[in-house]
Amino acid sequence: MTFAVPESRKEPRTVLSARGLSMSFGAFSAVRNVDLDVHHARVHALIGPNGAGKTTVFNLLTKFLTPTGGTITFMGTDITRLPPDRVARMGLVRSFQISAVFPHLTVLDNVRVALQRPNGLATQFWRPLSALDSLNERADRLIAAVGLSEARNAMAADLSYGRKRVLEIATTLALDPKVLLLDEPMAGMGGEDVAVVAGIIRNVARDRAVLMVEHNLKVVADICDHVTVLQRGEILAEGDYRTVSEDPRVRAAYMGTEEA
Ligand SMILES: Nc1ncnc2c1ncn2[C@@H]1O[C@H](COP(=O)(O)OP(=O)(O)OP(=O)(O)O)[C@@H](O)[C@H]1O
Repeated sequence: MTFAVPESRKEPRTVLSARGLSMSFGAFSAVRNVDLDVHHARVHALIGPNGAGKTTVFNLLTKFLTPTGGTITFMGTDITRLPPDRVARMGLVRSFQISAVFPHLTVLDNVRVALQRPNGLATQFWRPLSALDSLNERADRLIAAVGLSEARNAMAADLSYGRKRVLEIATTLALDPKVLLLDEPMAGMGGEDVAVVAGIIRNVARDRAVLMVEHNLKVVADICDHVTVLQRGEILAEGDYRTVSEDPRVRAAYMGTEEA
């Protein structure tokens, strides 16, 4: 007789990898020889002092930039030369890519509009919203998953900044991404919202991978399973938060910066 191995005890499954990733802007080498593995059901943080190359790596992985060297593989397919919309349809999604929040629609309608996109109905905006009623159940499940049920019928414009970001995440999740990439999801948020969004990200990562660029090291410590530290375009250290935060090279890199 065989038994299923619980997800938590399985070897982590790699969904997104970069090998020798490099990016030069003219003569300036912004990213050099970066190897990265992002795993299913894990939250992976990309950190480093200002100018370390985090945004460039993020833009390379989401295909907003084409690398000048190296390869990127997603779910076993080489995506190095594929355009961003193509990889988004494959399930590699960055949050703002699909997640324009319409301020004058309710939370429910924003999520319903997002849910119809994968069905190829995105251009049919003239359809009455009542035509989307069949999506209510899925929309309500997504809204509940991000803790917005109470605000279901509120206008997006009336939500707090933090809740708007949460709605943005919900509309992104409508695509059911396999990897969700978040660029500084906590930027501009107050402490209470940070805690809420951190909990949602952790929850979201139960059945998908999350890669986030994040400056808030407390959040990184609290919710990230794996941390890659960049400095001057290269990987300086990686491992769990404790390992990297105790690394003297990482401490030295952060000395004198706002994150220290
Ligand atoms: N389009 C570009 N042309 C030239 N140089 C660039 C370009 N984009 C980024 N750089 C340079 O590449 C380096 C890495 O920038 P990047 O924005 O990736 O760093 P970062 O770690 O995201 O920084 P921050 O935390 O300040 O956002 C910087 O020196 C930056 O000036």
